[in-house]
Amino acid sequence: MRTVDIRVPATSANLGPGFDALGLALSLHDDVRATLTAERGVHVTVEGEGAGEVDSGEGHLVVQAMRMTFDRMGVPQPEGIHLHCRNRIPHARGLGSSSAAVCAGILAARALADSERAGKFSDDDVYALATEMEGHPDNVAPCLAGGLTISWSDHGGLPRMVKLALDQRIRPVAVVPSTRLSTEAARGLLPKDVPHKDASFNAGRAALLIAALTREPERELLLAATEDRLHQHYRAPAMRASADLVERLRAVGVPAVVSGAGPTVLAFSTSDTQDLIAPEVGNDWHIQLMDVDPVGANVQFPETR
Ligand SMILES: Nc1ncnc2c1ncn2[C@@H]1O[C@H](COP(=O)(O)OP(=O)(O)O)[C@@H](O)[C@H]1O
Ligand SMILES: N[C@@H](CCOP(=O)(O)O)C(=O)O
Repeated sequence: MRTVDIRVPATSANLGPGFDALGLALSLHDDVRATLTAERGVHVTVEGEGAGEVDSGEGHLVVQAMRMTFDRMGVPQPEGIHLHCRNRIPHARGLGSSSAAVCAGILAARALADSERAGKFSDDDVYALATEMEGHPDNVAPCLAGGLTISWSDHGGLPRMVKLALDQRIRPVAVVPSTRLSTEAARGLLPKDVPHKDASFNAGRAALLIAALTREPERELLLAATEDRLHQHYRAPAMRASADLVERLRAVGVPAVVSGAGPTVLAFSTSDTQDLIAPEVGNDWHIQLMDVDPVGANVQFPETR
């Protein structure tokens, strides 16, 4: 029996204007203990988010990611897989739960493979496979690397990333509703093409956002830098309460955006805006003051702890 422990963070993608490109790793984590056993079959137990809901066998996302990784590494599939998941990232809320699950599965499989094969499966291979499986490099990059990330793909279609540090004067605040919206459904609301003027608007805002988040976290700049015309208003009909909350928070000066594909709302709070959030939020939301996870996914073998 071989066992590994994987810890993966929640992530907030887009950050307003950085659709499919910008992402942030947050201090909210899922823990997965993965064991390869001689006994045949897949056995999954889940505590916390997703317990009683997600598949407990071959259909479990972490298992699927493990299997895909063993195949890509050319490693024979194991006889048995046991997983114990302690989940804290809420599902289908725009906090990157599926990305975290896929990254956890890929990292677990690599850690449990023989060292020769594992050595040939690089961190770039992990990033590429997770992006291929999950579809959103803006979640995968911060999940794997931590911090604030910019993702893009090279001319061969491979995902690349640059990692930056968020200015320490900014605290991300996630305002999480009880309602869910699948990323797939939210993507279905986007148009095939967007007006050129909206694309150019977002290019300027996304560039400004990097400056505001890394060295000039000034309220007016953050407010301007978090404006978006590429995705939020197209998706608003599917998350009216989130769209309204973003508008209310922005009206009182809090730089707020939809987190990922929603419906969570993410605010970039600073000392002058942190007290402005709670009064705008109703009872059916959960306010979570976050830190940035600066390191991202973590792999440990229990015997070496
Ligand atoms: N830890 C997990 N274990 C198993 N399945 C998961 C896990 N996290 C997410 N999923 C699957 O992914 C779905 C949510 O994915 P998605 O719609 O992309 O939203 P999110 O923004 O949370 O990533 C869940 O409904 C569930 O089917
Ligand atoms: N760029 C993607 C990000 C999806 O993030 P998630 O956390 O909602 O899965 C999108 O906006 O579709």
